[in-house]
Amino acid sequence: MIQTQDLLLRPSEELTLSTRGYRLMNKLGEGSYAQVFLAEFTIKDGDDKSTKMLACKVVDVSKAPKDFVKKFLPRELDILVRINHPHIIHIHSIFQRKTKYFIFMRHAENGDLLEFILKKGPISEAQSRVWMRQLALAIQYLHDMEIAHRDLKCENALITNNYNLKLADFGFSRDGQGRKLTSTTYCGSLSYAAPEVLRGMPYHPKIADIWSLGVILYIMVNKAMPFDDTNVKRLHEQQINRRWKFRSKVVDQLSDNIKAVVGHLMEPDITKRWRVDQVVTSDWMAMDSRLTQMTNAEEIALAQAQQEKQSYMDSLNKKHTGLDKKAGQLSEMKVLKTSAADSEKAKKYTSAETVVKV
Ligand SMILES: Nc1ncnc2c1ncn2[C@@H]1O[C@H](COP(=O)(O)OP(=O)(O)OP(=O)(O)O)[C@@H](O)[C@H]1O
Repeated sequence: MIQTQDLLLRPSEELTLSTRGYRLMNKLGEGSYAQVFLAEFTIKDGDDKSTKMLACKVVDVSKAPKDFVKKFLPRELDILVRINHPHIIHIHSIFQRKTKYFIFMRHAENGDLLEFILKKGPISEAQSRVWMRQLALAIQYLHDMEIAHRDLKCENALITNNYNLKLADFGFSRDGQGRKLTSTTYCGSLSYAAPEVLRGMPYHPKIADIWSLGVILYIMVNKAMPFDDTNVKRLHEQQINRRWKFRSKVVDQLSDNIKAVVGHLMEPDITKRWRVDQVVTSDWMAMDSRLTQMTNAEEIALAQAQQEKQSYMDSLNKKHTGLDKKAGQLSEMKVLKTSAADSEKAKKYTSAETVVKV
């Protein structure tokens, strides 16, 4: 029986994974209801054998609250099988065995952005621009697919061995079809939460994502949080009164353009807060001429977002027709089952192997 620190894998689970070529190794990190492990994937082709390293997020639903199991996990899996973008962590395959889900994905060798900043110090303006653009394009793609991330934070931005940033963790994401969400549905981190979210009023999740993007940019260049979040009321007051400033250590090294961008993103008035497209086309981005044009992969992904959104919405509409309210609650599980059972349809939405029950 493998004991990878906290995770106990039963021999049968180990065997099931190993027959498919996967082996879990040391722990890379953990979140609220999941542990993430380094994993080895071996492909055999006759006598040839090749191995590649992946990360595997293991979610044990027997240890998670009902809300998470019924609501957030199905949403995360549903979203994971639909997305495919150069700046979003690539999902390799997803397996479900009894109470455990194994989400195999690309391994980000340089860990998450928070770890990176804590280890290496504040990120230079030039590097922040590159990473902000990658993050903004990932969010633009999601928003175009009517998906709001809702938990944007440094821990969910992963850094690869080539120093590219990839967005991860769709545990709290949901479609943002103009639906308004109340504070009870907010589960992200306080420090990154927009003022309208803290107020507990209905809010637009896509616009709230942009605030979090501003907090991430602030943290990148300052290696500090913009606000003191020990008291929610005080935090909200600081946010709406724009009571934040760049650290004296970095303020003189930063351009006026980046300072303006942070201000436009951490804008308490949602009617004035920038939309994600404005970050991509900002004067700050244009300071690096390499960043003014989209790569082929970025353009293709964006074009696909619109197409995918349409076919996905059509398929959901079909599925939901005739369902009563009670059945509607179960439909989130059905989406998962459908994508596992109907691999043809699922393939349209994903580059991953999709959810396979083993
Ligand atoms: N692909 C990966 N490569 C390297 N490290 C990773 C990878 N995926 C996750 N991690 C590490 O594991 C941590 C937890 O992962 P993740 O955020 O997906 O878990 P979670 O339970 O969904 O977290 P949360 O409680 O924030 O929702 C990350 O912050 C990161 O440090």
